[in-house]
Amino acid sequence: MGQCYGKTIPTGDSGRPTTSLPDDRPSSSPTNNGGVNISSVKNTPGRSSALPSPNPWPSPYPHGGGPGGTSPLPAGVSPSPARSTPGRRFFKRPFPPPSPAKHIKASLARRFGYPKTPREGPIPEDSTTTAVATESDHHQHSLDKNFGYNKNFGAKYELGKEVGRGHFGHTCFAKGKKSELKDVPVAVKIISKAKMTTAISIEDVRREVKILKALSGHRHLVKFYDACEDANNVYIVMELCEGGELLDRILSRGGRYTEEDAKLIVAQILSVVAFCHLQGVVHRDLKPENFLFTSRSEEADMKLIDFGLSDFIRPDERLNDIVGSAYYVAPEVLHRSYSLEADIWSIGVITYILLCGSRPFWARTESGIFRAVLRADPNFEDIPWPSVSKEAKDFVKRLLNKDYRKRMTAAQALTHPWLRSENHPIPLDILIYKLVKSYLHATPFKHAALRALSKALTEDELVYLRAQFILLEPNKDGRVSFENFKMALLRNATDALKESRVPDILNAMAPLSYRKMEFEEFCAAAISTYQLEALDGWEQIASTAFEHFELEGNRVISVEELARELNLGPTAYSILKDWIRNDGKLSLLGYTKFLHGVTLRSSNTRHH
Ligand SMILES: Nc1ncnc2c1ncn2[C@@H]1O[C@H](COP(=O)(O)OP(=O)(O)OP(=O)(O)O)[C@@H](O)[C@H]1O
Ligand SMILES: [Ca+2]
Ligand SMILES: [Ca+2]
Repeated sequence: MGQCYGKTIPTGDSGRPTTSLPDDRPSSSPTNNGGVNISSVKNTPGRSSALPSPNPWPSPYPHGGGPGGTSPLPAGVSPSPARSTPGRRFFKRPFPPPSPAKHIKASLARRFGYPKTPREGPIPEDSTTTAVATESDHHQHSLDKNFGYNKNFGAKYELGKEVGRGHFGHTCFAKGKKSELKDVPVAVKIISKAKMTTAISIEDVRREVKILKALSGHRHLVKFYDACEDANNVYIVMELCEGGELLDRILSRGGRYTEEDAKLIVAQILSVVAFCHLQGVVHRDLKPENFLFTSRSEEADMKLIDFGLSDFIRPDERLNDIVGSAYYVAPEVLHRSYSLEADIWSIGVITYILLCGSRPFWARTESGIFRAVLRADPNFEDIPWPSVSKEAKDFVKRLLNKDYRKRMTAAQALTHPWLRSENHPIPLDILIYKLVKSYLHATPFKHAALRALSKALTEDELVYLRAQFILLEPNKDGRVSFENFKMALLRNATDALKESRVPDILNAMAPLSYRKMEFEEFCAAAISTYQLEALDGWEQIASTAFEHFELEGNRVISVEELARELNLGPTAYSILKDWIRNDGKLSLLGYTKFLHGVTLRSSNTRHH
């Protein structure tokens, strides 16, 4: 019953030919999906039952790729945004590329080889994949579709009308019949077991429920109530959000928010994403369709939903399966080596859209979008950017940095000057743990280099570090030890934390059991050189830091020793030679390179 979403948005006739927000719902999904669920594998039920909808543009494809339908999409590829957008689009032109989904598969395969991860396995969903479907039909009999959830859905809830639909399920209004939920209106996401044709797709549903359950409780995350199942479906019972999707609000405002209003939205997004990240959960599908308002009120809280593509991630782990939605996907996801920072990129895309009403990376085809994501710099020159504050622009640029190591984290972003005026709590940042951990294992020479750097920090960076230090609840002597790091993590812990093995990071911080850290040393320990390098003022910071380093830290060092410091072999000597001055000490260049750590070949940033 998604027709309530089929509102018509007037098409303004200004701006660039390219964009103006969302036109990207799959044809079968009237309420959903701003962007392609790239190869978001899993079962794709939403497609099968194409809902009739007032589609203003001719679709290159017949509606409905469901059983018996035809679809040009290769198996495993969800419907693409290009196909049509019922009612919702306000593009000036039709948007009918040839099966763009094929492009991703083909071009990705060409570049990186075919996906190896099972998550990208084929999804039997239409006639083009009959062979696969038949095969997996046999397979299905051996699949255990028992989730161990409550079997009494019918007795506990009274199902009402549909409120939304996506690729993987549809969501209905319902009412509790018993106990605490008696007469409470709830939302139920119904995922059909018939669409779970592989062990992987079953595991995906299991994980979605597990993650939602574990994270439930944050103010900006949809509250989980219950999971049920019967022979046909899995039912995820959750808090009902009656205010609609963020995407709808953006559209109803003509595609743009004032800076002040955008700040309120972005701060809520960052707050919940920082929380997920601290728990070791990467969402992987952040987009305006996956944020819902609790009520129609302008001031309503926003809630993150849809953990269908989310995963647990260990602190040093890199993921490689390509999932997400094309417009929001980070470059390193396309390169198949990514972590939490991919979510931050998506938030950058959302913020860009809020501030200007256009997508930062746009093309007619999916491969075009990916090319833009990988190579193009977003436009910050055209209207309305000249009238957007420089803080806002800086904010977006620091989320849309193509180098994930240079991006702000969610917690950092909340302390960025653009958002700082807002009165929101700053969450604990897992990045601090990672950085302090590597500091504890670094050499004395590296410590000296970082200490000098910490003395050159500007007030902007210190705001963040001070907030993080306070979250560690320093002892009366103003210092923190291992206990402080441990307790701060435990104060924030949910069940997800166990799964994501984030606490393992504490084991590596053992050296801190025997000593304490003052704020000054904490700053040196919790600096990311990469992030500082992304600042406009980096050169100034580096030269100030170098002055400090000259006074206390720089010393005569041989090429061999420097190579050892950086874990490099003799082949690096010729390069390192240039970092050392005539007096045998590091030059300014050498100092900044040493801080950066060497990535002579980028190979060590990627491991699968
Ligand atoms: N708690 C809720 N309250 C109200 N509506 C909801 C709720 N959860 C989901 N919906 C509606 O149902 C739609 C589909 O839900 P969801 O995004 O979880 O499904 P999906 O099949 O995983 O989607 P996608 O195709 O984006 O992967 C949402 O976009 C929203 O409109
Ligand atoms: Ca969704
Ligand atoms: Ca989903």
